[in-house]
Amino acid sequence: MDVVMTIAGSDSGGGAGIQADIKTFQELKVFGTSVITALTAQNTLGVEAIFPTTPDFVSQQMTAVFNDFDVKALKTGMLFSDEIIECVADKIQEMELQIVVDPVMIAKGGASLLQQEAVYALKTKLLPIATVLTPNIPEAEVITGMTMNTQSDIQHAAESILEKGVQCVVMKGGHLEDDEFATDSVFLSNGTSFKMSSKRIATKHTHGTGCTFSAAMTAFLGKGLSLQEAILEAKKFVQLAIEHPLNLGHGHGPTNHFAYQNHRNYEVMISEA
Ligand SMILES: Nc1ncnc2c1ncn2[C@@H]1O[C@H](COP(=O)(O)OP(=O)(O)O)[C@@H](O)[C@H]1O
Ligand SMILES: Cc1ncc(COP(=O)(O)O)c(N)n1
Repeated sequence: MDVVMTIAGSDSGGGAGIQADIKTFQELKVFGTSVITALTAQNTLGVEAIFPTTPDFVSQQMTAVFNDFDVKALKTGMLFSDEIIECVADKIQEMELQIVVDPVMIAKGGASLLQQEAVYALKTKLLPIATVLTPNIPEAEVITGMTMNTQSDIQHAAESILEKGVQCVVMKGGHLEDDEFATDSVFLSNGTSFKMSSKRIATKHTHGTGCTFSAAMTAFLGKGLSLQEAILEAKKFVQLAIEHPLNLGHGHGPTNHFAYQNHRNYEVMISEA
């Protein structure tokens, strides 16, 4: 059984963060381990409170898992502070691991999940060791300091991120104004690039889409899929999870992690970036 790890925040509402990651790992039949950076009191309506753990305790959780398991791939989600980012980066930089960095900054309801001063540590410590970075457009704008309106803006921002040492950038298009498709643009450091599109679902149930997408990518990398296969299969996983909603909660409800096993067939469209 392949072992993977998530380093992220807990979502008491169960739709995002550690909970979304572990549910995704379970559905994809990898063994999930977890390192919790912060607890959130959260539901589908928003984040009510944040209780961060300490960098030392994050480090202790990582040591406990790494001393006992052969972790193949890991993802990071909500990292909250520069001290936590530095401690995570120090610990994993020498390891042979596939690292998916989801640069979580702001929850859908507007709460900040990353302190502003932590962006520098994210860029200088974590990006250089990341296999894949999965920013949404607002996150990519914060990381690059660029404004992104057109596909050419997306390409320039991706190039500037690749220069920081990441092997692959997946620019998520969930926030783009396109009624027909949800299109993500993928850029690899070897010069390959492509767009992957799926039918945009008109729904308010998108809590945890980014977490679920990066967790699925981590699971597929842990199972040994190539980077491109893992990215495409993760897109399929999140599409099915959005397309078959559970209709839970009174706000932005969670996605459906069971959908991939129940409705496996979804053809992601690929085109030139
Ligand atoms: N309404 C939607 N219909 C289909 N796919 C979507 C929709 N919203 C987001 N996605 C997809 O979900 C994944 C997560 O993207 P996004 O929601 O932008 O991330 P985040 O949660 O970090 O803001 C991406 O693959 C994106 O294209
Ligand atoms: C603990 C935690 N981590 C991440 C998110 C972001 O969720 P989303 O994937 O919807 O951007 C969240 N709301 N809570």
